[in-house]
Amino acid sequence: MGQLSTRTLRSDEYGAFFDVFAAAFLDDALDTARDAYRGAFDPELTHGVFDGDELIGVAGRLELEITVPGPVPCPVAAVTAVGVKPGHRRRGVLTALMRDQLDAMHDDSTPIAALYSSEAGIYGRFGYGLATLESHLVLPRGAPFLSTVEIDDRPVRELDREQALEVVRARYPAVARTRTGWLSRTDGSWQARVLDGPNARGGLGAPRFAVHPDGYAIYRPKQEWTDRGPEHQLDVAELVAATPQAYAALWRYLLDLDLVGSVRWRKAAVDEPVLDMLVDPRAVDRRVLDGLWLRLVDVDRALMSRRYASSVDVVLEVTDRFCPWNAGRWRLRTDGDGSATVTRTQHAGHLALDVTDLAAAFLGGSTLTGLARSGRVVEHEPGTLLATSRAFATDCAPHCPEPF
Ligand SMILES: CC(=O)SCCNC(=O)CCNC(=O)[C@H](O)C(C)(C)COP(=O)(O)OP(=O)(O)OC[C@H]1O[C@@H](n2cnc3c(N)ncnc32)[C@H](O)[C@@H]1OP(=O)(O)O
Repeated sequence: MGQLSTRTLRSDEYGAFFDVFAAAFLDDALDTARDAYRGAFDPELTHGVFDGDELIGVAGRLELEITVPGPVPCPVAAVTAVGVKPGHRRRGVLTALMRDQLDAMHDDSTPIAALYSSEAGIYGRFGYGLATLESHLVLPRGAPFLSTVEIDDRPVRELDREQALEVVRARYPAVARTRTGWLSRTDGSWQARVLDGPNARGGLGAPRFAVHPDGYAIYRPKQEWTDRGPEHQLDVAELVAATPQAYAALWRYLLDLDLVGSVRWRKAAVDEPVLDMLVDPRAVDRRVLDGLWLRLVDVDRALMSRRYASSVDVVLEVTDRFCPWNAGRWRLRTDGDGSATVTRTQHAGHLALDVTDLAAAFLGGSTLTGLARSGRVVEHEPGTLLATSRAFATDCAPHCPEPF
């Protein structure tokens, strides 16, 4: 084994980058997507670890924005394509990548980073906390709604890909602004949403676009002919609606399509409204899974980027093993309008917690009171736990509807 070194990649290293990525994920079929991903490759935002001259580990990131509690989205590094070649593992390659990546984010003042973890035990050691949950829903065809559910009866129409993309790209940002955990999208991320190669399909049909005047759904059908007749499955990629009535209309459209046996959505919110619309709540199969993992790169800038539900003046004593610039005592003061100031202080800590706990509570996914019950947050000053937990609370469960 040669000497390990880390640096950002050059544009002519896309081939080597892709080879590591495909080898790390044990995915031969990825090769058919080699060209499709080329546009998303930003060498300056991709770190690589070399063993001598050989590229053996990679970690990329996208510079996006994420909606956080409050009106202004926050810049986020969306970490992606992390992999180490089999045969080179467990000797610190990922650790070196995370080190350089987080140092780079700190240097360029990116307040938070986010990722989806292939295996859930990997990223806590690097300061990532579980910030959103998501549900995997399966609803049977025709599942009836309560009679009180209002359905916008303007028609849902299927548009072809080009017409639809124009409409959905215009609609998505306005709805995203009203949610927590939704990402801004680049041309590359829109293309990835509707990729249509054999690998992207994974046994499903091409993406279809059901468009309502106040929303849209992107879904893919999977053929299933049984002895009893057709039981096709619809796989929802996203369902975006500006009003509850349009949301209900889009769901009804999907649930009532002929030939369909069930409608599946793998990245729904845990408090997805359709769950409260059903006459029979047991009709839905639901699994709750980990969603987005968040890293507060700089605790002060991250905490000041969101709004808070109530006033609080608290000293947080933060541990952070991987990014020591965050460790220590921070005074968090929130104003009547929900904005916050966060400053270094010598005062005794009221609450002791790890940076992963702050990440878990940052979007309102976990509560600080809940984290205290599991022993992760410790209250030193009586009353501060409840007050701070309430300040972090949000009305809806945060949710990121897309993979990256
Ligand atoms: C955002 C994303 O892209 S997520 C995708 C991540 N990539 C993959 O899952 C592809 C397949 N796996 C891999 O490529 C590699 O195994 C990686 C990237 C997960 C780990 O790379 P390595 O170079 O082996 O990690 P490294 O040697 O730096 O290990 C650091 C620590 O993480 C731990 N670790 C590494 N992989 C895992 C894992 N899958 N689950 C739990 N712990 C892990 C190591 O044991 C080590 O622990 P320690 O600090 O207590 O000793």
